[in-house]
Amino acid sequence: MTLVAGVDSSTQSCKIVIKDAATGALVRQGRASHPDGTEVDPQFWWDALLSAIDDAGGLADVAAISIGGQQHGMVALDVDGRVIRPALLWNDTRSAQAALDLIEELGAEELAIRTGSVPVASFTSTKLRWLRDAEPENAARVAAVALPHDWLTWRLRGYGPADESSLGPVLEELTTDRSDASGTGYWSPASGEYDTAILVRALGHSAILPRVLGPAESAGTTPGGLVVGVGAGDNAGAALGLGAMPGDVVVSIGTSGTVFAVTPEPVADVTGTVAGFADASGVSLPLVATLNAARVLRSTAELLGVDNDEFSRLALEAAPGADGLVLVPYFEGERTPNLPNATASLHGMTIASTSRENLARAAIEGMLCGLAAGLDAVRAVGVRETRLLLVGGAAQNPAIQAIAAQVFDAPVVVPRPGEYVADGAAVQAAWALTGSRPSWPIDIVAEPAPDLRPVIRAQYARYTTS
Ligand SMILES: Nc1ncnc2c1ncn2[C@@H]1O[C@H](COP(=O)(O)OP(=O)(O)O)[C@@H](O)[C@H]1O
Ligand SMILES: O=C(CO)[C@@H](O)[C@H](O)COP(=O)(O)O
Repeated sequence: MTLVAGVDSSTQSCKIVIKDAATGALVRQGRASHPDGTEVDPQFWWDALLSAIDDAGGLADVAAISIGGQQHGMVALDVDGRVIRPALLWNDTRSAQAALDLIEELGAEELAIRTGSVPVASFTSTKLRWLRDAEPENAARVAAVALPHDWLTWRLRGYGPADESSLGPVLEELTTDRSDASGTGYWSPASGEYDTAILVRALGHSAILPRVLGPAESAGTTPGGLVVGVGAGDNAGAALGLGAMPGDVVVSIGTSGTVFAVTPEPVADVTGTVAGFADASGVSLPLVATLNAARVLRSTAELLGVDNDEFSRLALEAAPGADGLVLVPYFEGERTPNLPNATASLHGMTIASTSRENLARAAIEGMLCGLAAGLDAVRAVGVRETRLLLVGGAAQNPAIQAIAAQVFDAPVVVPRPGEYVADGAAVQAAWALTGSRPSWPIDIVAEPAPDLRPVIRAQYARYTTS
């Protein structure tokens, strides 16, 4: 049996799946945690990757590996291949003003045309502008800029600072793929080229950028000879792992909440609501992301002093609409709508509505209403769905499945709980190894009956602008 490995280096953890390249059957898996926070020293990701590989029983019998990862994170490298400062992650909002500055200087429409997206604080370009403004000495030292999956792929291939790696700091050997390049804010999904004028405007000078490889390409090999796939941004990885087809809209509830689809044509939404990303198969991935998803549920469950199962049970005890209790869940600011400095708020509190059951339900309803607005936005750029695939760590929660069927006006299906980003990376590993894209089956384990309750979105809309 030929084995391939796929990695998801996500916000909260690193996960690895080892699969049979012929059938996609899961053979073994491993994981390791990442530290909390919105800036992280990339060394933690490397250490977590090594621990996850160890946890999965090692790679001695594996022929190829590929790495999916959280998008956008700014890994700034100096000329010696050293990380200059902790990476700013996609959910770090300190570059909100830098995003506004870039939009004012270049124009929202111009940026949408040139890069497929109007940047918000998540995008790498805005983080580089923040670095130039807030830490000019660090900005001046930047010789190369990579994303989390680019940097891990480079390290895996044996590159890095001279004293930590076998092949040394060869910055020209950095690679990326179309999906992650499209989240930088200085790459065009339409032309397939970097827009170095935007990079220079953001950072203040040019820098080496990872070579953008096509979906079937290999980034090279590890020093031990494993084929290394091109890798992907995590959402594009999940689309590949799910084998998403036209008609499928994926709703992912992890640290981020995302709504996305694979489409044949690139998208350029000048309103900035939909990011016009590239996918990992050679076409496009229009996507809406929110900052407040699974962690909203965790915070609320902790406040209630319950675990995920009890939280789910409580939420299902309450009636749709939670007797008027509405949680607007902007705990970490928000990206869509673009409110980086917002905080969460609870509305509609009365003696009757203020119960543990209603609070649990209001947290789920509020989080899902943000994603329902995301579905409206991807429809507005032409996406047509026949079903919604609910994935991510929180998708296995029974209350979320049931309430999703009450919030979304489209059929919801739940694939078997799994690591779909890592699965997509394993698809890439097999693709790079064999030269053809494998087609592995996925199982649907739940199809909650459509049960639309318009009251949920109607009362949420009273307290929000979108
Ligand atoms: N049954 C559940 N109910 C609610 N949330 C859950 C459940 N299981 C896992 N989660 C949450 O899912 C998140 C992890 O999901 P994942 O998709 O792996 O996130 P990420 O890719 O952002 O690291 C955690 O915040 C965890 O608390
Ligand atoms: O910023 C985005 C997409 O644009 C996020 O989807 C990140 O890619 C993080 O993903 P998770 O770690 O939450 O899955």
